[in-house]
This record gives sequence, C-alpha cells and structure tokens, in this order.
Amino acid sequence: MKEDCYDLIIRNGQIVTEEGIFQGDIAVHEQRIVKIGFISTEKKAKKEIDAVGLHVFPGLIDTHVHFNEPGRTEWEGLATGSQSLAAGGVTTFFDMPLNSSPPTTTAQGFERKKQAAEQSSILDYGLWGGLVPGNLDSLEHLKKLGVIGFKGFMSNSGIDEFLHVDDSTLFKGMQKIAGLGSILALHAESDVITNQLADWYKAQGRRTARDYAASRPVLSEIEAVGRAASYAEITGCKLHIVHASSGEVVKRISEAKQRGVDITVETCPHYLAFTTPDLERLGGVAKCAPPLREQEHVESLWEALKSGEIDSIGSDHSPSPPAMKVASDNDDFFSLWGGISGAQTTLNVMLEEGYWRRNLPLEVIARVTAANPAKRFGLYPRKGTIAVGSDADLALVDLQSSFVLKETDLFYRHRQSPYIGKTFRGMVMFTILHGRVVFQKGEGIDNNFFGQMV
Ligand SMILES: NC(=O)N[C@H]1NC(=O)NC1=O
Ligand SMILES: [Zn+2]
Ligand SMILES: [Zn+2]
Repeated sequence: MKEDCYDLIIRNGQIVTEEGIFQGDIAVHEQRIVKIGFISTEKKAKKEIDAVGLHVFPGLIDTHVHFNEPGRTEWEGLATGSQSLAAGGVTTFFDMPLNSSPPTTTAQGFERKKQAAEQSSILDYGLWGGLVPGNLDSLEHLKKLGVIGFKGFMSNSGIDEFLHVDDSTLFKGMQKIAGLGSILALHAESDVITNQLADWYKAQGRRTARDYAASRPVLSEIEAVGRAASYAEITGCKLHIVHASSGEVVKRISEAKQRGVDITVETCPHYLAFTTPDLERLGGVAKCAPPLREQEHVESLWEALKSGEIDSIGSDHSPSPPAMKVASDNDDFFSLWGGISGAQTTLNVMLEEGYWRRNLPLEVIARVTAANPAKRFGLYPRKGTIAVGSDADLALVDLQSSFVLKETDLFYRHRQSPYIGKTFRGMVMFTILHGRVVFQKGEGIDNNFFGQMV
C-alpha cells in the first residue's frame, strides 16, 4: 500500500469504541482501517472528511430486522430497509427468517433471500435461518449455506408459514444447533399464557390496547426464558433471547449466565423509549410483542444496560402496510399487526434517551450496538469496533445537533414510526461502509453500492 494515497481520511473526530473515547484521525485503504491516531496533513487521500465536533462510532450492527423480501416486499423490502438503516448509522444487519415468503426455513428459501439481498441491500448483511416444526432436517444445510444463526418463536409469530416451536421441536432443535456449533435466537413468550389470556380478554369483549398489553404479561416472558434456558443448559446450545421487555426478564437471563448457560439477551429501542400509556396514545403504530411496558420496566432496562446485563440492541423493525395497523372497528387492538418500524432510529434513541437523559456512557452504546453483537456472532474484530484491520464501517454523529423526526426523514417503504414528532439530540451526519459514504445528512443515500453477506 502506498501510504500517501489513502482512500479516505477522517480527521479530528472523537473516536468511540467499546473501550473508550479518544480524539484522532482514521485512514482507510482498500475498505479497511489502516491507521488510527495522528495523520500528518501532508498525507493525502482520495477523500477527506473533517470530523471536528463529530463522534465516530463503529457502524451499528442491527441483529434483528424483518425486511419481508422476497414475497412481502410491499411491506418493506431489502432496498428501502437497508437505506433506512444506513440513514441511522447502521452498516450491517441480520435479516430474520420470517415475514418474507417463502420463509428462510429451507435451503431454497435461503437461496431466494440471499439472491434478493445481493440485488438490493446497500449494507452488509447476515441471514437468519428459521427453526420451525418439521424443518429439523434442513438445519444442517442452512448452516452450510451460511446462516448467521437460527431463529424460533415460542409463541404465535403472526405468520402462518412460520409456526412456533413446540417444546419437542425446541429441544431437538437445540440439540442439532449445538451440534452444528450455531446459535438459536428465541422470541421468548409463552404460547400457552399469551393465547389463553388473549382468548379470555376477547371473550369478555375487552379488546383495547391496554387489554392487549395485559394479555402478554412479563411473566409470560419469564416462563418462556426459564424453559429455554433449561433446555440450553441440558443441550449446550448457544441461546440469544431477543427483545426482552423488562429488567425482570434480563435478571432471569443473568441468573442462567451465572450458572454457565451460554445465553445472551437483546432489547429493542422501543422498550427503552415507550410505555403502555404511550401504546394507548399512539395506537397500532406502537403495537409489538412483547408489548410496551410500564415506566418501571423501562427504567429497569436502562439499569440493566448500565450494569452490562443487556448484551445488545436490535431494532426488531417489523413493518406492515399501514392499513394493517389501523383497527377496523376502532376497538379490536388484537387484530392489528404487531411490529414496530424502528430500523432508522436505534442510535437516536440510545443517544437521546440513554446518553443525554440517563447518562449512559457512549462506550456502552458502542458496546451494545456494535462490539457485543459482532463478538456474539463471530464477526469481531473485523466488524463492531474501530481498530487497524477492521472494516471501515463507521457512523459519524453530531451529538449537539437536535432535530424533530418528521415523516419525510424516513426511508421506509411506509413512512410510519412511533417516533415521528419526537425530538432527538444526536444526528447521524455520515454512514460509512467499507470506507465509502453510503449516507450523508443533506445528501441522502448512495444507492450505487451493494453490501456483502458476512
Ligand atoms: N412476525 C413478526 O415480525 N413479529 C415481531 N413483531 C413484534 O412486535 N414482535 C415480533 O416478534
Ligand atoms: Zn419476536
Ligand atoms: Zn422480530
């Protein structure tokens, strides 16, 4: 490499990694970071970015999105989905095996998803395989094809082609996945508890947002997490519990960790930003499963983030056409699509609600949005940090700049978000993937770049 001909130099930023913050320059050559520290102004590069006043984060890794392609591309799609992420400082995402059709539960389903991603994703991506009743024989093939891990639902997924795992499938699936050296991500809510309570509420004619939330109590998550952790302890399967909605749930996962279970936990920005009263106020746009909780649960999650008990943040971006988010008879909240559009705002929520309002250190944000997911899924230190030799995947943020999120800021296919109208401090100015600017505030998205499977 000719040292005086870097591809990119980012000068004078505050560099944030999982370990600390320091001022410095970053040089990029052939898509990788080749130097960090002071770089003489004599040194030239094809492009220079003046990062004075900006914080440079490792590009976020969003381990949890549903981009619905192929088959339900009209719900979102890999192009609009990845563009939205880019606008939010994300450089790598893992797409879930469901909400697309066919789901990624077979080798064929995987190939179709991969083709779609190759054609449309502007960011790097990993693809989840599904664990569903009847596909145990496909897991090995899926692993060979390169899935980042497997995902199963312990309760109804809302998608007919993606059935929840019965206990027997769950146990056998974990044995198989352990044997493959892979990892199982679980939507951990009890199917029995959520179904029985939903039936009971509906039978009483109680179908409001609050009734919906009450039909999916924290205990339903705790029960499912306990069962899954026991199975993991017996089978030795690596587990990743997605979208824990309360510190109470996280506590059970920490206990399992302490007795040696190989288990990690993620939460989502919406559980950190909204409450059940917000669900009542906002309606369908804020409906998700597990549901939004009361303030004490929100605060318990922030405490768990501070103590390091929450490993990572995933957006669980799960959009639908707007009509599916509006109650037809105004009262039947149960019938609406459950899923929040949040792919673009993860870093904004962590900065406004975490850093600014609750003193959450920036290093912790870098850890849970980048370093930890990279480590858990075998991508570190190539991704998830800012180090010599790492991919030059970066998010440059102006922490002081505040803005009110508008519908027109969103890159989603359907511009819906519970965050519209919210004021955020901390604006993503540049998102850089492999040393190339894919998003620049005011300029928009560069669609000429295609991501690679990790
Ligand atoms: N099918 C699907 O995307 N479900 C997701 N939506 C949600 O709110 N929770 C989920 O698991
Ligand atoms: Zn889920
Ligand atoms: Zn999900």
